Amino acid sequence: MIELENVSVRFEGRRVLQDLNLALTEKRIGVIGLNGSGKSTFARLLNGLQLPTEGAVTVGGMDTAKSGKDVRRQVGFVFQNPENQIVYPIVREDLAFGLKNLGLAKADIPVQVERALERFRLQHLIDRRTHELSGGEKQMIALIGVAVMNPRLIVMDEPTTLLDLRNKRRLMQAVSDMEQSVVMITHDLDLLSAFDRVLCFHEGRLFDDGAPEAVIARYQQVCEEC
Ligand SMILES: Nc1ncnc2c1ncn2[C@@H]1O[C@H](COP(=O)(O)OP(=O)(O)OP(=O)(O)O)[C@@H](O)[C@H]1O
Repeated sequence: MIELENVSVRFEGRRVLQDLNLALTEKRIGVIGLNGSGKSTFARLLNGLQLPTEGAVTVGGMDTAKSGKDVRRQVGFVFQNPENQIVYPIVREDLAFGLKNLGLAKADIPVQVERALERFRLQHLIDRRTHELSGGEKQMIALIGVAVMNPRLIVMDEPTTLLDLRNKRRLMQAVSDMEQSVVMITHDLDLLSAFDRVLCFHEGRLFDDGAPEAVIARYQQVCEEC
């Protein structure tokens, strides 16, 4: 479980998230809101990439401000830009990198890498050079690089922006098959219809919170009026 208690975040004195009190227990949580409303900042709070200026964020009982390293083992983060995440020149090396860091037995690593690619039906990319991949392929490899580490929660910051319809479907199928919990920020509202809960941010505040259909309908109505 993730808990936010009286959380605010300020950048250079400007408050970009304000008075958040939340307990997140659902397996599929969507996060929506206008540009600049605070979604990415909120997502970064969940694995300690961003620390609260006020209040506390706890993950499985661990305070992100005190146990950042342990929190990051439990909470994987898929960045909006895959270039921030892909480090190695060949796909199989890149996917193996995190597993080596986790201390997995050497013989198990190629098996886990192949299995992860198969789950997304992208086995054919295993020997490709990462810098030659298309934007969408990079986005998928960045996601698989996090999924292969098997964190308990995966936070995805707009994971479908570069994806064609086929990869979008693959990603959503993989998300729905995952045992892990997922928090997904997206402007692609259709993706969230089967989610358990949707949070909507507006100007740094939690503006709405509930079942996808209701939250998305209210968001669309507000957007039409503004
Ligand atoms: N490191 C930073 N330093 C200063 N201001 C920042 C920083 N990160 C974010 N902000 C500001 O905080 C506000 C919220 O940004 P955030 O990226 O969380 O919004 P968002 O809802 O994810 O937006 P988008 O949909 O455009 O990705 C914005 O006004 C942004 O300019």
